[in-house]
Amino acid sequence: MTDYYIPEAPDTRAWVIHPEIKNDNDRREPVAALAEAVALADALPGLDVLGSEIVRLPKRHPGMLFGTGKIEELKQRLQANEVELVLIDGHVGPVQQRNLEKEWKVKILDRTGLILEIFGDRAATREGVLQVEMAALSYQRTRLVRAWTHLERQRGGLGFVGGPGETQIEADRRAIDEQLVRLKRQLDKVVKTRALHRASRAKVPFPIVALVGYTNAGKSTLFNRLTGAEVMAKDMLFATLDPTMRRVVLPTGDEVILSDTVGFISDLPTELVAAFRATLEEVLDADLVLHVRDIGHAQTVEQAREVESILSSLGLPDDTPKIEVWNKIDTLAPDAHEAALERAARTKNVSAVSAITGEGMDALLTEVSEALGGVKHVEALVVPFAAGRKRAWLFEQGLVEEDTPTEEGHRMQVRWSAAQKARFERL
Ligand SMILES: Nc1nc2c(ncn2[C@@H]2O[C@H](COP(=O)(O)OP(=O)(O)OP(=O)(O)O)[C@@H](O)[C@H]2O)c(=O)[nH]1
Repeated sequence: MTDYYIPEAPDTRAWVIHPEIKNDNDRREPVAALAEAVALADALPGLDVLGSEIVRLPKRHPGMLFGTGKIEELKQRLQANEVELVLIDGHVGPVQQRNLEKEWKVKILDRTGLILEIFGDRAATREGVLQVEMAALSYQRTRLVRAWTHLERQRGGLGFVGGPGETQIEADRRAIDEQLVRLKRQLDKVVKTRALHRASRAKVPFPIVALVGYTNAGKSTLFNRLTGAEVMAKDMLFATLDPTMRRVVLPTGDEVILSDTVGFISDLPTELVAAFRATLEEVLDADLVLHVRDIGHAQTVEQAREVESILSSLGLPDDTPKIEVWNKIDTLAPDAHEAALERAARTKNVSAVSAITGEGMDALLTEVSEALGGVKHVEALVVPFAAGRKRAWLFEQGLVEEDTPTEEGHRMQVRWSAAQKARFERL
């Protein structure tokens, strides 16, 4: 009963439009925004993007978003290309959507609808799926409410109640509300179980390193290179909605858990913020955050700012150590490539790499080891009775969490940094 479009048959003929509206609050640079929208559409299975364009508008026209002349011009182009689906990279009101669909004889998907499709396609965990379903239903509900207003207006604005159309819409709304309550209940349960999982994971004896970054920055590619994972990154945005975790051994021999996360995107529609945040909760537990940047992207600075601001609004503790990973240095011109390497080498907590060629990986891993030097992790040991001095040292340092005498010695749980562990081993 979704009212947004789900591509079923492969190769739906699609067209992408980025409306650039004067004095609109969309602050995105139009050329980059269009490119991102096309990449998002390409990430959906079964869509064939035939063309894309920026359409400049002096203002939003209430009925059809675009003015009459533009509507006609676009209609010609869409028909000539036998377009079935038009993605409008911006907000399209429910009435505008209906009118445009009728006029152009196509399906319309706006930006929120598009991102919902992608979230839905990528959600892997139970929580992710529930969050996306809730966001989709809430989105659909506003469409119904406004569609109702629209019907009322069509009837002449007489405040006429009880028509058959209205009854249906009221019933749909009630069904959606009930479904939302059910989903919310399930979600609460999932979140509770997850909190338990997290508590038990706190005992995982390795520090957690989270990869974050703007969509398409190369997080999954880097994750795969670092973990040697078989699954190669798809050339897709949002390849990961839910964090994936894997163990990595650093050159120092220390082990960490590397966690991949969903890509960030600017101007996320408000309905989707909760779904997006749920997928990022893992980052808050991280011992170290790797901020992956596409350093060759024209908007790399703006993207980094966006990521930083989302991280702080999520409540990432200020003292969580962070490393900026300047990825895709292979895409830079030779001069810029050299300059990036040199600047990264001079700057603390910055690494320049290429996840594709593997350049800079060793330096990055060394940075990670150094950054984690001060981070504590939990470990279980058995200290033989004969090693009383070692046990005393652990107590002196205040590292002991549990100490149980057993037949083979003292079974101890300690929380320590890599440096403290190294000192212990030298005793
Ligand atoms: N040239 C070059 N391309 C890269 C590099 N790293 C990643 N890519 C490409 O960039 C695209 C996106 O990479 P992903 O690893 O899927 O990006 P991501 O950040 O995980 O993307 P989301 O899942 O959307 O957040 C893919 O086409 C990769 O092949 C790199 O170092 N150099």
